[in-house]
Amino acid sequence: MSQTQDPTGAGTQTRSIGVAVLGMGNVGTEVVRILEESADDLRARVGARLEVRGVAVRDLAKPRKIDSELLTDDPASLVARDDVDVVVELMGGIDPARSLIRHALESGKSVVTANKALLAEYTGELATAAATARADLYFEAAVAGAIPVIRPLTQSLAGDTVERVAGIVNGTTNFILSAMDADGDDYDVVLAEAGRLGYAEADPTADVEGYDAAAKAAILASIAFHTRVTAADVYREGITAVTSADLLAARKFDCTIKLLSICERVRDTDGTQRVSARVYPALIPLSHPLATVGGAFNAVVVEAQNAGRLMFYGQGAGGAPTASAVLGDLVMAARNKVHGGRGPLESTYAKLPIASIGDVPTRYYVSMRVADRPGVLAQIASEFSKRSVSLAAVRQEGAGEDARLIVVTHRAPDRAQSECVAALEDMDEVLKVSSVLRLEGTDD
Ligand SMILES: NC(=O)c1ccc[n+]([C@@H]2O[C@H](COP(=O)([O-])OP(=O)(O)OC[C@H]3O[C@@H](n4cnc5c(N)ncnc54)[C@H](O)[C@@H]3O)[C@@H](O)[C@H]2O)c1
Ligand SMILES: N[C@@H](CCO)C(=O)O
Ligand code: NA
Repeated sequence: MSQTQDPTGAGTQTRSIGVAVLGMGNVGTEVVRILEESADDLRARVGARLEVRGVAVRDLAKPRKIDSELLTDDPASLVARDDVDVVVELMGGIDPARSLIRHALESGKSVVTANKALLAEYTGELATAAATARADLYFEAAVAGAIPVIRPLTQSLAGDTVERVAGIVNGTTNFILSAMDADGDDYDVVLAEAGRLGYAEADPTADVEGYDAAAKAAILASIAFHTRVTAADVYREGITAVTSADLLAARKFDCTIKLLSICERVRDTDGTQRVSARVYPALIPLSHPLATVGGAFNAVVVEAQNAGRLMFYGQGAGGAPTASAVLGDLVMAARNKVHGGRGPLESTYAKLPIASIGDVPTRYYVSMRVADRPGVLAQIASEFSKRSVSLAAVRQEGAGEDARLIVVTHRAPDRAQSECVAALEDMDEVLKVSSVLRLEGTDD
């Protein structure tokens, strides 16, 4: 932070805030662009000029739209510079991002990051470093890209009691499922397109296997329920087993399939509260607001005791939208440096236990190939009733060799539902359980 004497005699004025950008990929490139293009507006909003002191990259030789003097392949030295006040971490991954952020915070520099994979493991460590050094740690871009969800949860809803945060928080998988649903597009082609458009992670396994959505669920659940929730606490299934046939079949039940991240305050009959955080592809009715969220768009629905239901919708991925959230945080961090004040601290006072997926009430959709003979339906139904799972709908399709049975259950503990599926898999009359998905967004 450089200061100058105010000519009015009012004392010293902060002239500039030094910014270090780590990583110049999809998001970093856009952050650097906006910093340059909007420099005057940002200065007016912050009360000091945001000056990029350096940008850490892996490949110095790669041509980039930036003064090459600013580039460095030594992020540690950049972070350690005395004239850096705020570090913007956009390289992703755990190491070296974790140690760079920690060092920055420990030396009193504020940090803005979009790194959900890191935060879902190490928010505790980083937030402690920030609190100790009275520095800020901001991460709006880490969940649902441009959409403000972290700030509403930490600040606007700080006086309410959140019951549920559920939504579509991975753009890549929503892009893939939407294309498969609308056009029956091939999975690999759509995934490659998501990468080209800057939505997919460097390793798209994080997207399609649900790790990215699970990291975001951990971050959302931690904030919503004032409890530290890490990625390991989140039950996770990805979309790799979902087929175009599943999407077609879902349509016959007036549903579509979305990868949902669900964070819920689960209340037991004795009043005990636990936190459930889970990610899986689920059928949702076409009439549900999340069913209309297409392409790489994200949406998050928050239910709070007094606010009621709130919905946040917009671009959850892509360089420019994500950079918008990064810049918002950067302005906050810089304003705090210039005018004093602090960003929100981590809040984990509630320390609620984590509910296991088996205890959470869910509904199932099970599609299976069956032997086409009398009594099979009754046998299948009895496996559900034995475990106190009641059936909401049963539909037979095809006949003879192609006979298929689709069963939709009412709500019951997930453990009972999955035990029913295991029992079906053991039945001679069930030739193959071809698809098992949960059903969300219904009251029963
Ligand atoms: N792309 C999105 O839509 C999006 C949205 C929200 C959050 N994020 C998060 O933002 C971060 C960046 O995402 P991205 O899409 O820009 O990724 P990216 O892979 O396009 O960019 C990361 C850049 O960092 C550089 N880098 C990695 N390690 C480095 C190191 N040690 N030193 C210097 N440079 C290094 C890489 O060379 C690459 O250019 C990730 O944490 C990601 O999860 C991305
Ligand atoms: N890969 C992520 C980027 C946004 O966090 C997605 O597809 O949503
Ligand atoms: Na966001």
